[in-house]
Amino acid sequence: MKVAIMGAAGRMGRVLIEAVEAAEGLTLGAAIVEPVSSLIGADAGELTGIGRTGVALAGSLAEVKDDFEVLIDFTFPDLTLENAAFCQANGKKLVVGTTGLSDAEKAQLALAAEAVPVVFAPNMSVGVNVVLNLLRTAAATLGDDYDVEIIEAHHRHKKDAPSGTALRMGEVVAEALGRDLKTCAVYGREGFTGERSRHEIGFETIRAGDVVGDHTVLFATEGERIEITHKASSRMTFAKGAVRAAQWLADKPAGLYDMQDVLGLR
Ligand SMILES: NC(=O)C1=CN([C@@H]2O[C@H](COP(=O)(O)OP(=O)(O)OC[C@H]3O[C@@H](n4cnc5c(N)ncnc54)[C@H](OP(=O)(O)O)[C@@H]3O)[C@@H](O)[C@H]2O)C=CC1
Ligand SMILES: O=C(O)C1=N[C@H](C(=O)O)C[C@H](O)C1
Repeated sequence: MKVAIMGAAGRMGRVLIEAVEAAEGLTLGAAIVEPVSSLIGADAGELTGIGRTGVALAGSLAEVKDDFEVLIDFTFPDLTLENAAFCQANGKKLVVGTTGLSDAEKAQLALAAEAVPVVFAPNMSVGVNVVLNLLRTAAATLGDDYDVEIIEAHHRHKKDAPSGTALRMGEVVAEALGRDLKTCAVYGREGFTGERSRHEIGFETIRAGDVVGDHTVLFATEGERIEITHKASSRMTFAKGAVRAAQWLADKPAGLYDMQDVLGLR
């Protein structure tokens, strides 16, 4: 299958090019950068330091329309939705790693997935997806007696907070406890907040340096604490997951899937 990488010059875009080039059954068909980028025309492989691929960086999806079957998009919400509409109109499969989408934006993506198969997940690493299952089990077993706090740390360039992964962890825990994250989430604390309520799920965000992505879910009660932590030390872990999702999509019908589907963890 021929793959296009959107946002090819980005932190994830560069690693995705490398991962696709190394993947079995996938070929890099196109790589797209900003329409105003001075990189347009340069070789995608040379951008990432893996040597020539023969794929020149393009300035739009329209100009590479016939060069790919699946698009991998790790960019930002507005652009991802534009690209989803393009995929819907042109019968292209889609892997979306972009985070920070509002509920309305997620609904728009789901609409595109009625026409083409889409994998959408805030974290494509195998490790985080295994952790989601551990969290489900932990929360269901520990129940309401344990306070839940979710702490995440990322690099200084990250634009959305809390991370998509932290929010997904919150949703999984809330669901296992029979709560609605929308009504029980508390984002950061400051001032005279009063005592913690039994039902809240707290989120703390750290942005610093070059942290690739750390997530900890803390379950605490009187007498003990459990911390379930995942630490990513290379973006290649996310890129490999995205490549696996693209391979998995090869024979899938239209629909909205996530990494739990791809990894058979559901
Ligand atoms: N699901 C997962 O496993 C993971 C998800 N992510 C998510 O992926 C997203 C991207 O992260 P990251 O790679 O760090 O971000 P970057 O900002 O490094 O990458 C985005 C890239 O898109 C480029 N871009 C902007 N406009 C266009 C356009 N019109 N056409 C093509 N490219 C364009 C940007 O260019 P410029 O810089 O010039 O604006 C930039 O190079 C985030 O939402 C992040 O949370 C990240 C890691 C893992
Ligand atoms: O922006 C990042 O870098 C990451 N974003 C994702 C998120 O928001 O959860 C996944 C990963 O932690 C890296």
